Amino acid sequence: MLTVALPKGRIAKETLEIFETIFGDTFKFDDRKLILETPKFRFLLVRNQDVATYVYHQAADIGVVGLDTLDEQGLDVVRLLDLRRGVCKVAIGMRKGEKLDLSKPELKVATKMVNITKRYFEERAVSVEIIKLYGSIELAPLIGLADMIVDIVETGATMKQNGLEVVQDMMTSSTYLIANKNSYIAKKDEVLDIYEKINEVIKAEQKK
Ligand SMILES: Nc1ncnc2c1ncn2[C@@H]1O[C@H](COP(=O)(O)OP(=O)(O)OP(=O)(O)O)[C@@H](O)[C@H]1O
Ligand SMILES: O=P(O)(O)OC[C@H]1O[C@H](OP(=O)(O)OP(=O)(O)O)[C@H](O)[C@@H]1O
Repeated sequence: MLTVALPKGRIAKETLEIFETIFGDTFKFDDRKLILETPKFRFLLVRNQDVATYVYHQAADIGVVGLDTLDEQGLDVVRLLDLRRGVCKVAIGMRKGEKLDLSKPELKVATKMVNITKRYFEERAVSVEIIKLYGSIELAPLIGLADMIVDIVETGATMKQNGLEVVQDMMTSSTYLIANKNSYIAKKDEVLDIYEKINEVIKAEQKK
């Protein structure tokens, strides 16, 4: 039996669809329930930022989470497979028409991804003030809370509708299957079995 941590929302939905394709069964959480028990798997529904924590502490053997969140958290888990879903960019956004000028002093950056942002600017020897937000990041430059944001961009619609535009891409992210290091050894057959089955689904999709 493998315990699988899934983040509430789009990634859980897409991952359960993969399991349905593999096993020809229905995998659905009841209403407000956070655990889904099946003969082979126990699925846990957790917050996006908590997936790697569950896996790192072996409360879950495997999990599914965005590369952006993994990089942000830096927890020591095994990155098994790129599921080629949830493809998006982490990018710097500013108000339309504004230019990114890293020589400006005291730049303020609003973001959920404090560590990725800190690393990015440190590597460029630019000192910035990072303002941690938990959502609606695009609002920050509009009301003068920050000069720019670091956030996820997929279609660009959220930035556009809020009068922002991407001035710099920072990284590409997609959804990853991850595993706990001990589980990867102790439950190797089970972990590799599901890895291979998921990989088959992904490879078949790529061929289409
Ligand atoms: N617009 C998007 N397109 C594609 N992938 C996205 C998009 N937004 C987020 N993602 C991916 O899905 C993951 C989860 O995003 P989501 O917005 O559900 O989480 P969150 O805001 O961190 O979670 P919570 O709502 O629990 O705080 C992100 O880390 C990213 O990898
Ligand atoms: O480029 P786009 O296609 O517009 O996608 C980008 C938006 O998607 C994500 O938000 P999400 O919909 O997950 O909402 P939340 O993070 O604010 O909950 C992200 O935080 C951006 O706001």
